[in-house]
Amino acid sequence: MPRLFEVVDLRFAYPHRPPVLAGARLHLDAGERLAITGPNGAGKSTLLQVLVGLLRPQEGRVVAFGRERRAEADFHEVRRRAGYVFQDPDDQLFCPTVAEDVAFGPLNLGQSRAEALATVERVLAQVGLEGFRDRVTHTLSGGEKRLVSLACVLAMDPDVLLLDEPTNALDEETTDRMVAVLHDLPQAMILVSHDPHFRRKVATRTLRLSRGRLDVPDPACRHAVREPEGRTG
Ligand SMILES: Nc1ncnc2c1ncn2[C@@H]1O[C@H](COP(=O)(O)OP(=O)(O)OP(=O)(O)O)[C@@H](O)[C@H]1O
Repeated sequence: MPRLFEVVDLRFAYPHRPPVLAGARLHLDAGERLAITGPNGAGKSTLLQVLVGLLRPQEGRVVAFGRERRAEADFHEVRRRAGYVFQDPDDQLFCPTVAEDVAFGPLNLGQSRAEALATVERVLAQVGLEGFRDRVTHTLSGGEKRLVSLACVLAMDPDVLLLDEPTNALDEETTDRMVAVLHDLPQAMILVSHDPHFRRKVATRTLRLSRGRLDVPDPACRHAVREPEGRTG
């Protein structure tokens, strides 16, 4: 199976700050839905931004779609093929109406207005928002905005989806809807999520980011190390 992403020994620190990533490794193969969990501030969003070249690591390698990516120009293709759904939909949606937001990417890729409108209808149906085309974006609920953000990214026909906390602040019903939508999508995904139920339902594999590294979480390990018996302190 083709490997979509592979990162090796990433080190990344914001200026004048201790490293956020320190030896992080991961890979993503076609058909996988990889969940990333980890404490607040561990660097999960930072990692996604490194994958698409919005941040450049100080050390390590980013290989995407079979090629090592270093320079800004290398990442243009990566950002076209890997659709990034931001943690906050208000960072993604900036047009007056849903149709304009969703059509923005396809029009930029050279689709005609008629083609872009057909894309809008197709992806809104994919996320279960038929009839939302002419809605005013800023009047949508938080859950609807999240689904429209996903539709904007799907409109670019990406090979991979990178989703930063896709169920954050969603109620149970909308979370279930998001789960169903993601399940039906053919794309491989990296999903940052704190929600264990969501991860169990959607992810094929989970890694935990902690102290700058990614490891397989093993809840059993938390109980594996015991104080020696009879220890007096
Ligand atoms: N632009 C920045 N400049 C300096 N420090 C930053 C910047 N962006 C993030 N950080 C810091 O880097 C660390 C990692 O942030 P990041 O947002 O990647 O974590 P996260 O795991 O996604 O957190 P959360 O689960 O809370 O969303 C945090 O300590 C954060 O304060």
